[in-house]
Amino acid sequence: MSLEDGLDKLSLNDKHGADRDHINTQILDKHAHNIKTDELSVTRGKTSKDKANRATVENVLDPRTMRFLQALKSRGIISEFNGCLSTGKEANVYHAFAGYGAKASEEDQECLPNLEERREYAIKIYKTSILVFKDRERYVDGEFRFRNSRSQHNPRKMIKIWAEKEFRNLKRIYQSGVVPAPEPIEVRSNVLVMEFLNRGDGFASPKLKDYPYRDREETLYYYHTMVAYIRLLYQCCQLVHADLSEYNTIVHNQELYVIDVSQSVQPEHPMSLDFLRMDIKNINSYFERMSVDIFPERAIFQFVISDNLERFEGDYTSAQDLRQYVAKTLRPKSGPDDEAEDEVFRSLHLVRNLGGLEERDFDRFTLGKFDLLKSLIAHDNQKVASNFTASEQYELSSSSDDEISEDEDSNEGGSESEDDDGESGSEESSDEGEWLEKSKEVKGKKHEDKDSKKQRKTDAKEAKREKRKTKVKKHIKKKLVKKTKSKK
Ligand SMILES: Nc1ncnc2c1ncn2[C@@H]1O[C@H](COP(=O)(O)OP(=O)(O)OP(=O)(O)O)[C@@H](O)[C@H]1O
Ligand SMILES: [Mg+2]
Repeated sequence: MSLEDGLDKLSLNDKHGADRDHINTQILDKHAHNIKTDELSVTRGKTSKDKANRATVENVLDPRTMRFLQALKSRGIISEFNGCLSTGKEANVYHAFAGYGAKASEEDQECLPNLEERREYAIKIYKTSILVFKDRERYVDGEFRFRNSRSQHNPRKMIKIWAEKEFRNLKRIYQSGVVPAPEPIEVRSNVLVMEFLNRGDGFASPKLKDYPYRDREETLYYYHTMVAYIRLLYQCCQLVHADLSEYNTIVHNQELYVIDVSQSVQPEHPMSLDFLRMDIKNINSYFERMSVDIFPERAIFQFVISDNLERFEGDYTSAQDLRQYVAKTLRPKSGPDDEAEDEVFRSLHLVRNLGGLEERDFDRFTLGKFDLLKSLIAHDNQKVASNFTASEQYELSSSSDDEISEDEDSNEGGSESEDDDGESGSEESSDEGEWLEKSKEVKGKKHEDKDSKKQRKTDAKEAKREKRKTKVKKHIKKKLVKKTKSKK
């Protein structure tokens, strides 16, 4: 079935002749030659030909999907379904005009305003081919929010989850109000309706990749904004984009909009930090090609994940304040030393806690090749810590201690007991212990008064209780280590 056949069937293009003709001439006629598979001219890029070849209309607009579109129309969500904006490997994006809403009477429907006055939507329709969704499992697996659905291996259901995931992520970003994103309107099976980011002349606003920067200053502005947004996504929206690039950001009304968030994950996802590092690398390499003085990847990473920013006096939810901070505080990469440091950073294995370890990681874990995020955070906290009192330092260390230190590995053999609720020294061989050592040096427990001692002990207990929540059970650890050894 071709798109035109589909549209005929849907009867989405058969009413309100006069005002619509204008836009249809603009959108449909102008691109009649490529309506089936090609993108509109604004989205036509180097790779579109390949994509177009792969993306057949049937891949997306199957009868079932057509029924969902029809349902959107009968509910008054959309009134017209137009040309294809983009054919990607996972989804096609179409243009549509908004309807009058479900409650609108027949009469209202008859006198819809001119097309120019109607809201425009982008409709993302996910492909249902099996090949595409295979790779998606790793983004859904490990997501607490999708814990009940990850075992579904039915492609239809998987795509539905994927579309819902994008809808929820988009909603979260949109509602946060701190990072611009198109407004999500509706999701139904593999069809997602969102606000269309319009350049003002019937065409989509450009992707960052196609945006014609006025000058160097503007390029730098978007780089700093992007870095600030990565932090805001992480800290305020609790999301790592996981496919952030110049292709998945749109410049609309001089603002940077984040799109394509189906694969975005929460910070608790076992791979979130790897995805974050990858996002930073992609963004850096794009802006480096745009001749921007980029910051070291490691510095951006720390900026994103740090709870506290050194000498930051602005509003933590303000992109503007963060952008200014980034511009003033982060030191651009200079010379081979910084590059070497980033090389090392890229090879680090980042884990939050042992709960996030996968079996393959145990090979490296047992071979002692493990690098931990802890070192990064500890490094950062030490800098921040100079501004804190000893007991605050301790709190700082225990609050950031949802990841486990290498020393914990040495506890593997056994002084530690799974149900030990006490605060015996044997458990304090981790960084937590280091912090305690420091706090001893500064304050000296001998002179500690009763109340603060009691508080310290309660804090320590609480910290350990928290830590145990994310801990891999000892018998599981042992089993995995044994398995790894027997493989050798
Ligand atoms: N809300 C929107 N407003 C305007 N254009 C949009 C919108 N959403 C998507 N697009 C256009 O459609 C393209 C593809 O969207 P998106 O990245 O979400 O899908 P995708 O399947 O990941 O595509 P790809 O595989 O090409 O990355 C975008 O690059 C953008 O040009
Ligand atoms: Mg995309």
